Amino acid sequence: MDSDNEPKKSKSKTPKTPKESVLKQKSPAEFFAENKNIAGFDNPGKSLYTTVRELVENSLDSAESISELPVVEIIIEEIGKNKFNSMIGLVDRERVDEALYDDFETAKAREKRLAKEARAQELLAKNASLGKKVKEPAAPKGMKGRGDASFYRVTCKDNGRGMPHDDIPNMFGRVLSGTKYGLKQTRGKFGLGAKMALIWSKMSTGLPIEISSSMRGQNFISFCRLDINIHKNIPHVHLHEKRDNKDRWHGAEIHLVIEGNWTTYRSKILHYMRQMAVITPYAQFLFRFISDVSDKNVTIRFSRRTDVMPPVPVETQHHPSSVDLLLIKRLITETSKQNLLHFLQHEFVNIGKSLAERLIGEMGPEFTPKMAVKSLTSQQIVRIHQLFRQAKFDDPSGDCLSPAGEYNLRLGIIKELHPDMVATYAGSAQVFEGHPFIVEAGVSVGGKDVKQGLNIFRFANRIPLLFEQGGDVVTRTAMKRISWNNYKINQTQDKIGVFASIVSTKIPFKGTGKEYIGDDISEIATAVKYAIQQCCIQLKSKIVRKIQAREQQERKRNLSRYIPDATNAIYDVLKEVSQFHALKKRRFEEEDANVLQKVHSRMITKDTLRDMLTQYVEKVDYEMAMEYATQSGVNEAPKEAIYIQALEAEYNFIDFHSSNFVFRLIQ
Ligand SMILES: Nc1ncnc2c1ncn2[C@@H]1O[C@H](COP(=O)(O)OP(=O)(O)OP(=O)(O)O)[C@@H](O)[C@H]1O
Repeated sequence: MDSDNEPKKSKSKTPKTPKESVLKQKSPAEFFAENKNIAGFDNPGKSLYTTVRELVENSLDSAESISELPVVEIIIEEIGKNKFNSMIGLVDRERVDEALYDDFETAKAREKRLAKEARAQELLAKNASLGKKVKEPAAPKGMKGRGDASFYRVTCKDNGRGMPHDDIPNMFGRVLSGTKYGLKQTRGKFGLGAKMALIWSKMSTGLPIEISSSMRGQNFISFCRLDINIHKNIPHVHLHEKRDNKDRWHGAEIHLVIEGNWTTYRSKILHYMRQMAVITPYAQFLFRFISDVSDKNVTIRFSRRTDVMPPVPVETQHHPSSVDLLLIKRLITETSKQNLLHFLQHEFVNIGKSLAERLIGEMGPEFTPKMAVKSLTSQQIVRIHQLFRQAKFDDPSGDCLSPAGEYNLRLGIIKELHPDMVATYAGSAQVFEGHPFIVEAGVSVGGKDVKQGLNIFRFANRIPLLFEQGGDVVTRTAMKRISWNNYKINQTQDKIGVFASIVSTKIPFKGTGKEYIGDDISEIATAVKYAIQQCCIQLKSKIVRKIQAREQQERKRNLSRYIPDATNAIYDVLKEVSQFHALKKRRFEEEDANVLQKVHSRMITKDTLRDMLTQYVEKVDYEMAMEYATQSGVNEAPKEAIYIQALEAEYNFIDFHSSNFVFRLIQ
């Protein structure tokens, strides 16, 4: 019998008693603590950089929100291990069991390493004496143990709005809480940055954050020392009190101590500050790095170059084409409007009364303008959503946005790069997924500390973007989609600065780290390309004029170069012929005879000839230049934009743009 046909005995054992469920929950704070790289806290060095930028950006948002010209002071103080240990009350201990440590070296290994280093030094000295370029040898591996962390106290002080006393613990101790969630152009958005700095401080040093803050007209300063309960995502307040505010100071001052790495991120932090100064020339920044080793110290003051601040961005409503079902439901819950007509009219942009009525008519018979908006069923909300996706709406205007302005962008570029020439362009508002955005661009050629080739500077909502350059829409556009040759710019030889600043109510950053804007949104990619091209067109005409002026000079130089040889040759011939004439070997008539006579009697010499030729070259050159000028209509030097510094701040203005100038009309 085929055993396969035999019914098999079940091998399964009696089912186990159900295990305890493996389902777990995580708080947002726990999630971000475990995945801190997505918020820009990849390693100690990057964490120091991100902490600085989160604090600086909060300070700028805060000052600008009350139209105060920002004054921001940022101090990074290096704390040695001993000092750090004493701060946390830890007694320094001598090593006893040396072999236990990561950086332990046996005597033999040490001998080998020293010999290798000596050989490297010798080679270095030899190369230096031969005038060869010498590269510093890499720091010996394994000398710095993993545990040799560096600690820094970071302080950021501003003259901004400050914070309401009772809100401070949540603002700094609850992940995903903030005041910038509305539809508005701000640097901050996620309600995460300051909390990430605190989480990092908790993870690396265990020390709390300290916040002092006061709002305008407040007679007290709120002081709060807190850390965060990561498991529960709630602030853990150590001290929260009101202190005297004798000087009526307003603003915020934040202190925290974190692990970092100044050596590896020094240049990134300084670049960030420099670029922030470019895009925010109306702010004053003081940056200091303080260390026990005094020659490591850095103090840089980026002074204010203009008193004119871009207008404060305005909070706006959602565009109907940009909302999803959840958002419509939330707007219905939060609205103060009673009926559907008013809801549509007031909670969205670009829906006027008559369009709202037409939309309601189109929704179907069960919808009426007067129906209570809060009574809408889930299906009815889906219907509204469907119609929003299909109907045609005007694009949102860019009035709620606050671009840096050509004036500021240009000022910043000139101040920081000192280029030979620069062109700027401000595009008009455009739209992606219902969000308005504006692209401004600048292209410069030449300048100080600018390397050959493309130097790209990216800004999003007036934040400099320094990382992930490769995937960014601006980099890719500048490298791949602009034919620099067409504009007489040499992509590899010239020192080209490309600046692009994008502002929007929603910047489509890739990830929460605000590092770069992807290349996949065609509306943004097209606008970036157009803005850069517009700058290139302006530059091209300047470059062409420069080339023509140079060619003209060269032509003159070339002609002048032949004058001595031509003089010699002509004079030799004349002299020879004048001999014939004198000896009457050959007869010459009138004018010719006259000249030959003068050559013979030395009234015409080599010098006379040279002077006359020189005069002639000058004359021809002048005539050719005149002819060129009349043909091309250029009878003066190339025009340069002139910006006149405003004397007073805080007024309204309108900019008139033309390809040759920006004219600011102040009311
Ligand atoms: N220097 C400051 N002055 C005034 N308010 C501040 C300051 N720093 C932080 N805040 C307040 O704390 C809130 C939380 O800041 P946090 O940096 O965590 O998030 P965010 O700036 O809103 O968004 P993002 O995570 O995108 O930076 C801010 O929304 C702001 O209201």
